[in-house]
Amino acid sequence: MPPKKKVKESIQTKLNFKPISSPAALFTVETSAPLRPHMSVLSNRATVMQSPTSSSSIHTVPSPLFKENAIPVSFDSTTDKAKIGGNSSLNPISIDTDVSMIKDLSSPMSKTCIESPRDRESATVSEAHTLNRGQVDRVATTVRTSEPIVNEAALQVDHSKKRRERDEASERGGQGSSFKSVDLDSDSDDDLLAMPGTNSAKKPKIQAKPTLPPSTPKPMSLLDQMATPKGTQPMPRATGALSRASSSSSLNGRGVDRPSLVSSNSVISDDGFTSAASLDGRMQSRYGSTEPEITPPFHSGSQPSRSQPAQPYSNLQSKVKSYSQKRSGDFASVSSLGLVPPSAGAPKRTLPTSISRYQSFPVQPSPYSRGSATAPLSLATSFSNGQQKTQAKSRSSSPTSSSSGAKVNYPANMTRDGMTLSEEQQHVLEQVVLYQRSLFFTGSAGTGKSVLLRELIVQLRKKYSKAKSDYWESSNDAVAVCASTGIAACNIGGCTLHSFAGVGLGQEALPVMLAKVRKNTTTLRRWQETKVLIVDEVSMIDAEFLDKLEAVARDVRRDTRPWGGMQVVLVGDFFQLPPVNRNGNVRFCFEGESWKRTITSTIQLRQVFRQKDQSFADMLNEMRLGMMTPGTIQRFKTLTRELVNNDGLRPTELFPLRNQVEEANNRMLANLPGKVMVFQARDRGPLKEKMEQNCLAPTVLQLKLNSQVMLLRNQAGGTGGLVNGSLGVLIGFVNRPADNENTTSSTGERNTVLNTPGEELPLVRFTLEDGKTREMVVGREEWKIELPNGQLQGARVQIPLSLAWSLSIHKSQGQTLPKVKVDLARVFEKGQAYVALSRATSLEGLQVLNFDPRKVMVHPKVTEFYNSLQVYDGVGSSRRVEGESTPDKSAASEPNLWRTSSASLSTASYSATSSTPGRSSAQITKSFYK
Ligand SMILES: Nc1ncnc2c1ncn2[C@@H]1O[C@H](COP(=O)(O)OP(=O)(O)OP(=O)(O)O)[C@@H](O)[C@H]1O
Repeated sequence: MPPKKKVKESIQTKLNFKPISSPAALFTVETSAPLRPHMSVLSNRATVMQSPTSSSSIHTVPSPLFKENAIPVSFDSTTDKAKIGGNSSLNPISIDTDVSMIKDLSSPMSKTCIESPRDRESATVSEAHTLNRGQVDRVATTVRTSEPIVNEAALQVDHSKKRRERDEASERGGQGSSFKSVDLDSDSDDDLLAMPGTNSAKKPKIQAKPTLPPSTPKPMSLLDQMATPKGTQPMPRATGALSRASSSSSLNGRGVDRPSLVSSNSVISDDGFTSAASLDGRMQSRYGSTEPEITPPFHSGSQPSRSQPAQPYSNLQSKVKSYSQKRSGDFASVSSLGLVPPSAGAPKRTLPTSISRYQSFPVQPSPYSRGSATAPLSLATSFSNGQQKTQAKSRSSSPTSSSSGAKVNYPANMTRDGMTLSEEQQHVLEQVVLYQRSLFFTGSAGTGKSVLLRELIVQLRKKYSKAKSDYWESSNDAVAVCASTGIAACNIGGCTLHSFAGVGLGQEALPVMLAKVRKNTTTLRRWQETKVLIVDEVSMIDAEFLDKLEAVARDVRRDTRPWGGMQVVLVGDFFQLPPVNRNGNVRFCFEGESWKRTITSTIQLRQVFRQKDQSFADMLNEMRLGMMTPGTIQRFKTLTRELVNNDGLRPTELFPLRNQVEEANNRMLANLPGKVMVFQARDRGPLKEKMEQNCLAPTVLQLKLNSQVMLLRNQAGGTGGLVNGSLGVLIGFVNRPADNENTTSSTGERNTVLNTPGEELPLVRFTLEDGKTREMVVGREEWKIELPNGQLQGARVQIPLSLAWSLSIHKSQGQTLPKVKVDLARVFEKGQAYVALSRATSLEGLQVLNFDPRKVMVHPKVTEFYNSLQVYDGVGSSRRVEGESTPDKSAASEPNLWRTSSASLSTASYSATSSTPGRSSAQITKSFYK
């Protein structure tokens, strides 16, 4: 900790907490220095972020992490006063410890420590830290209460006593000891609910799970990590017990104020995009699973000896020791912490009450680690100039022996698009497919959620399939692939969540909905046979609908477990587009009860693939969080210039409204000379009339020579770098036989029988990422919306091209575009500006008009939700960021941070790092493969 004196000098401010009588505003905070627009106040309990450029924009974000203690904070820039409190649901509380923080984000202050005297009336800046990564400098502050406001008896824990016991146990037994004697439930409560900044929080903790070695990475808040992607590192895989413990039901219902229920269903957005609810089964989810959870407390990650016998849990202590020894240098032994999933006969989806429960679990080999469960991935990985080179061994030809001697055929980590999944992507795959964990995986735009999801679908279908060869194309009763919207469902060949549920718009009361489901035997069977339910673009689903579906699941499956025992995998980014709601009262699905009961882990993908320029990725990250620095704002404002047109391609202009898109495209087409070729989509299925709304491919594709077009489908195997979003110019029409396989897909899977005999097909010269061009005859392909059993709802056969002069922002979600033009003056929705700008792959390919930070809107609830995710270290012990004077460099040098919320959401977040694939991969490798 820096000397106090120095700190005071650098801060030059003092925060005075004055208890006030009104229960609605518990404290006022006065600062001795005037608040300026760039000042930001963060706390793990209460977060206030004031937009750097808008003095009127004030966000009050009570953290759900400690809902019982959450202290909303708001600032009044006109009076330079901050008000703490305001949540009438909170009982009066007092502040007796810790800090507040304040920082001018525009100043280059790099590190400051704040420490507060334990004084109820005043808190003086004395200790805090600034995580100086990316371009965001912040000081974290904690306002702590002496009397936790707890609604549940389960939370009435004497934390200090437990900490004392734990510390004593630690001292007696050393690292990793006392696993048998520690009660995980209570301990996890303690760990996860411990007030940041309390004495114990500043000490190394002894965890119910493997104990943190002294050199354990310093945790930091999720918000910090999200805002500062540089330098963070992937961590060893270790969700397991602790995260599950944190998800304990005892953590539910902590007296959080909930907004009134709002039905957000049944809406079609302004651009005609079908919203989640408007889809008569139009909400679509991607995939889901049902099986009870079999969760290893940890997953191993390092390179183990293949001949090594299975590691019983009792060996954990030595593993922890080994881990701890290596921790300062590398993470070679992280994987050796091979805690193991419970056997199949273990209680399903129940929170372990004691760590000892796992002691007898046999070690299970991980198919994704290609080794024993105590082994990490056996990929031979090398790095050159920051680029990862992974030589995957042929899994099919040389199955690896597991530690138990069993032959394991490891599935390829190569996706059907020809990509190699990153470490964090593989981790999610493993958690879902192998350990059947119900989880939510998220990540900023371009972190590969869709790529991962597609692979998940393949692997889950393979797992539950009886005799299918093409697991992407095949359907599977056990795996329900759904999405919130038709267009998202169409992208993944699934159906809307509404369709899956068979509840129409889903606006009825639960009993009516239930009756509807029971009446239809097909629907009923679908509910009963689904093992995994996957829901893509979950950010667009509202809480009420998800809660009702969860209740339906329990009822029709006659199983009282969450979702009636189904495994549920939710995918999305809540910083992107929210549920469509006319009256503005959005209730995100993470606010619902079913979420809290179901989602035991949240994994945040952090490796950004779309943008290779780290500084651009950082700018977008700040934008995503609504915390842009003046430098970032200035940089965005400079992007008004016309893009360089050295390849004959204009940028794709993104509009919020559909009619703007049509108008722009038609105008450009009309300006071209020559004959128009018309390609009419061929639709079929009972919901074929919905395909227009739900399919990216246009109903009528009109093309002229020199039209600028965009490819709407990845080419199988990553053929020639042609992917969804590739831009090209139409250079001719070619007459090809209907059965020509070489039209679009290199595998010929989709296009062999789709082309009309004699039909002239467009010949397009695409510009690849490296600037080279590639010509291709683009044949028809098929998009389908179908139920898990393969029952077709709607299908469209069309040329996978669209005019690329303009695109709606809604339809652009999920796209990667090399050249983008956005006029922010037209943006109206939260997350819209971020979605639009994050389509671009580079700053060189991005033109932004009318950039205004006020258009970068982030819903405070979303910030609150993500802020609730807490750092979790790689060994399974959780430590708070707050209250610890984490040196800036520590996080960068400490890979492998796990985050979990200590609140009811019980989330664990996998933190990889950086947006540069090569760098991130290297860090991962250091951590896992040494
Ligand atoms: N493991 C990987 N290796 C290489 N490239 C990848 C990998 N995963 C994803 N990508 C690439 O990164 C880009 C973004 O991927 P993807 O669309 O899956 O991200 P996303 O998280 O779904 O983004 P969004 O939230 O914007 O929809 C794509 O061009 C994709 O091909």
